[in-house]
Amino acid sequence: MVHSSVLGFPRIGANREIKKVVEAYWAGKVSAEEVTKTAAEVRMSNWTELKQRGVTYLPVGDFSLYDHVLDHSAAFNAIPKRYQGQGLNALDTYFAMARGHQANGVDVPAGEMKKWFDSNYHFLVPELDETTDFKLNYNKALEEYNEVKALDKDSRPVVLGPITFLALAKATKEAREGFQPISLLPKLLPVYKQLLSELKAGGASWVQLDEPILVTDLGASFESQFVSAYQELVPVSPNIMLATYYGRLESNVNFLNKLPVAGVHIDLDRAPQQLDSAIAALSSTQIGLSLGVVSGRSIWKTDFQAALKLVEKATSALGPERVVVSTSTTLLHIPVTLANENKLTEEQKDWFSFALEKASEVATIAAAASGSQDAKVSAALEANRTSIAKRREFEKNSDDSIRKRVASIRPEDYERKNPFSVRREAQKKLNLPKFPTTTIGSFPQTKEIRQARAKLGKNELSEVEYEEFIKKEIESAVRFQERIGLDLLVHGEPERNDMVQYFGERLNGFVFTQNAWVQSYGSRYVRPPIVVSDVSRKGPITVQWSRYAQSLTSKPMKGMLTGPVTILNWSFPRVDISRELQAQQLALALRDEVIDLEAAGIKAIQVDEPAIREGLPLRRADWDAYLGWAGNTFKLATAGVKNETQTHSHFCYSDFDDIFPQIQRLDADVISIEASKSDLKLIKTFKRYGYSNSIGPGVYDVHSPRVPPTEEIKERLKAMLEHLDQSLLFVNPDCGLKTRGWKETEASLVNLVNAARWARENYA
Ligand code: MET
Ligand SMILES: [Zn+2]
Repeated sequence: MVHSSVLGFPRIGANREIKKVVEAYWAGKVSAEEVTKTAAEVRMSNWTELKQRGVTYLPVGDFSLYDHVLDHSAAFNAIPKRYQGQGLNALDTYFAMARGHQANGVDVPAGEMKKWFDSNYHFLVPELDETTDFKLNYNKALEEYNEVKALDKDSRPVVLGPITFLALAKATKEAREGFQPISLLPKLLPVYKQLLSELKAGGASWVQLDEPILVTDLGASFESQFVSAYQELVPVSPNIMLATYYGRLESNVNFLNKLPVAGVHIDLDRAPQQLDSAIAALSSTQIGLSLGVVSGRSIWKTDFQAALKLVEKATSALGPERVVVSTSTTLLHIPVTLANENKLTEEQKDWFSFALEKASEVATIAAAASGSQDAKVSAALEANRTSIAKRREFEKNSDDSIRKRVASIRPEDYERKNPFSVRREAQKKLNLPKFPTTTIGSFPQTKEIRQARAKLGKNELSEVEYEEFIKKEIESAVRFQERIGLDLLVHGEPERNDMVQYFGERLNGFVFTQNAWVQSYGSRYVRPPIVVSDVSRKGPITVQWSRYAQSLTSKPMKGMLTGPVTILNWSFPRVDISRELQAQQLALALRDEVIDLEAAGIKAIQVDEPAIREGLPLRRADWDAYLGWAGNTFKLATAGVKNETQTHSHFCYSDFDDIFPQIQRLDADVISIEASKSDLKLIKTFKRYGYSNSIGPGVYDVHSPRVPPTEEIKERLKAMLEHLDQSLLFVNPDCGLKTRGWKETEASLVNLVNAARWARENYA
């Protein structure tokens, strides 16, 4: 009998229950008990659904109110000192670590967030040093295991593995020079042992330890730690399923059989070819193999025949008892269910599978691989064959004019006509002062804005009325910026539901969902559009808003577009043609938009590419190919403008060490980057590489409602100016302000403008 499992499930609730209750708690509108109750309801409903669909091993312990890595830090008492002794209870300490806390005399910033592997999910980076006092504050895996017990006894607790946890951590500011988090492994293992033995005593027969670090180049450097850690854990633990996902194990597969674990999970969606090496590595052992044949990263229906081929290969080599059919990764990255979609056509719906549908897929594939004669199973196989055939037919459609345009891109289309030194002179026309202040594009997406959009959707507001409303918003954003004295203005993006969705909706080739939300970080969810066919522009996308905004002011207005790589990475791409080709199609559409903006009198145009870095392949060997096409598409989108048009780009991360030459190659006139939470290593990197274009390192964090005092911003500017050429520095926040309220936005930007004024006086 081949069993089935799901490695993890979306924790947001089918109707975004968690977002609603958590945000209400932050606003002081509901109690902590209410949060706990809703969370338990969401979990129970997920488990019930998974069980009904026939999944053998239900995941438990993977739920989170904000982020599972943060849960881990909190449970293991890896709580940085700044959050301790502040008089906050456990839940508020947890949220303070997540998003900062500024009330009743307490003022602590949030921890640093990073993108989780190559996804758009953000985790909170654990902060550790020699004084970290690991202990088990609570055992979430056990609590959830007990919670589901009445419904199901085979649930499989999910726990982030010790090596990945330490590999993702960073040293605190107080840590000794050269401190490596992995050095804490001996101190951490006893706590893992306690956690695992409690699970065992509680009756769990399996536990899933997630070690995705094994699919990265870093994984190999931890071989000895893996071996010693797992040798210590196994004797006290339930059977361990060591889960690797998001990519290829490569040579790491060779030490898996030295780990006395009971099972290993591999991702066969991203790396189907690794099945052979995994079978070879495990065949002489008793270790079981879990096959990630149902993608946890894409929303396309699984081709059962292709999946069954892989499963059968494994069952004939290892025997069915040692094989589990599973999702390739946790299902965190895809929406909860297709059942909530009423606007997709029947044809479209038939192409997709979301989390619950993927759960049915693993159960069906496992049943088919077990030789089930159940009529339901054969019907599901037959239906899948028909769906896949129909989709293959649809995929044959292509738009020849777009394909031809891509094929005829010339090398010179990627380059500006003159180097930055020449362009910079031409751009003096913008009349920006020294240390120009600007923002990254969006202003608060208020309740009024969201309501107006909802009304437009329900036809309670006409197109004309909505347009008037947006114009008023733009006007007040412009007046606000003039009033507080910003230099390079933005229109504020009130018309955008989302920086990717808005563009997708105005391009051919995408389809949209109504409720297909995916967690990006904490209570922020996104609804990625889906690329289904060739992409082209329907007509101008942003021109009318930028033109209107510019008409209101004599200060320069910055046009605002989302870049090709970001649109692609934050959508669900097609899997039948390359991502490169999809990005090229997007780039050509954006190139036309950039040129139209310029023609409409917009003198600065920002093309945001926050997703370039997270799209980096997990293996360095794949980087050049990716960075090559990704960089080219940005250049293709922006290089068509005149010297006097200032191009900007924006990246909300600070980790440029490895990709610097590629960022330089983009040749944007100005880049703005996230910098407020990283140390000055970032700025030094720019100096070391001799970055010569303008740069705006973010001076404050936008993920937290905290208002940065002017002094703090001045200190940052001072530190930056020790390393950067004065004439190149722009002053801006880390990222857009759409998730913030107006109150803190105004207070923060006033401080930012004051700090820039101070710099002008002091660095004359
Ligand atoms: C995630 S990057 C966001 C850039 C966008 N222009 C904004 O300000 O919202
Ligand atoms: Zn950003």
